[in-house]
Amino acid sequence: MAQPLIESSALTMQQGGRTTLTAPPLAFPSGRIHGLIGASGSGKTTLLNCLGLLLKPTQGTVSVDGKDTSGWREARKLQFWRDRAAFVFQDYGLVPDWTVLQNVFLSDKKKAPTAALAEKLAETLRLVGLEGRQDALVSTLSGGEKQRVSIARAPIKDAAYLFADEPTASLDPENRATVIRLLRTAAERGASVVVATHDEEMISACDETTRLHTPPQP
Ligand SMILES: Nc1ncnc2c1ncn2[C@@H]1O[C@H](COP(=O)(O)OP(=O)(O)OP(=O)(O)O)[C@@H](O)[C@H]1O
Repeated sequence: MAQPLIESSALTMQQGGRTTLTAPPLAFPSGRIHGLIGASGSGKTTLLNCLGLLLKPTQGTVSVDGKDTSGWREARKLQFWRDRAAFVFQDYGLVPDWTVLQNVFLSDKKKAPTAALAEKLAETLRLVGLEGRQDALVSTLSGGEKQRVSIARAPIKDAAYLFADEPTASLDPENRATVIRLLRTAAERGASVVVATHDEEMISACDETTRLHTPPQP
């Protein structure tokens, strides 16, 4: 398969009778960390949602691997979310009454993972500093720990696209460095990594950045 690539034409989003996003044409190639920066309310999360096919822009198109996604039905998008994408979002997207392992493995099945996967899970939990916590319920974790569970999913899924919304917010310096390192590892594996962030350290770890500007309101 060709290298993962997301491209967007000039995008506009209208929500609640307001323009919530105007973005120039952009490309998010494999192997790069692309930062979306700008003031609060400038549309970073909205753009991330459009690129991850969670929101359909009012104007403009998003292409994945050279294919225009405008006409994709839910089943096709589900396939993209399941097979190609990983999301590290502020609300974590975790199942609170599943364990850490179930959330990372994305399964509540009692079936044990294969030996190779079990080894990868253990290594990933070690990388995110959650070794020994695999049986803890996610509802019992701190905000920063939940953040790290959500980021541990990306290498397990071997996601081609990683969308992260403020992945280093609410983390202490050590965990912030861990998360930045994990994002870099994902990019080095060939993923296209897109990060919405205000964090200076995260911004300086990006290969390129796009600054969004709050759309003028009528
Ligand atoms: N569903 C919605 N309906 C109406 N307005 C919305 C909706 N979602 C977001 N907005 C508005 O769109 C604008 C852009 O929001 P967005 O969350 O994308 O900004 P952001 O740059 O990520 O902000 P922050 O840095 O504070 O997270 C904001 O003014 C927000 O209030």
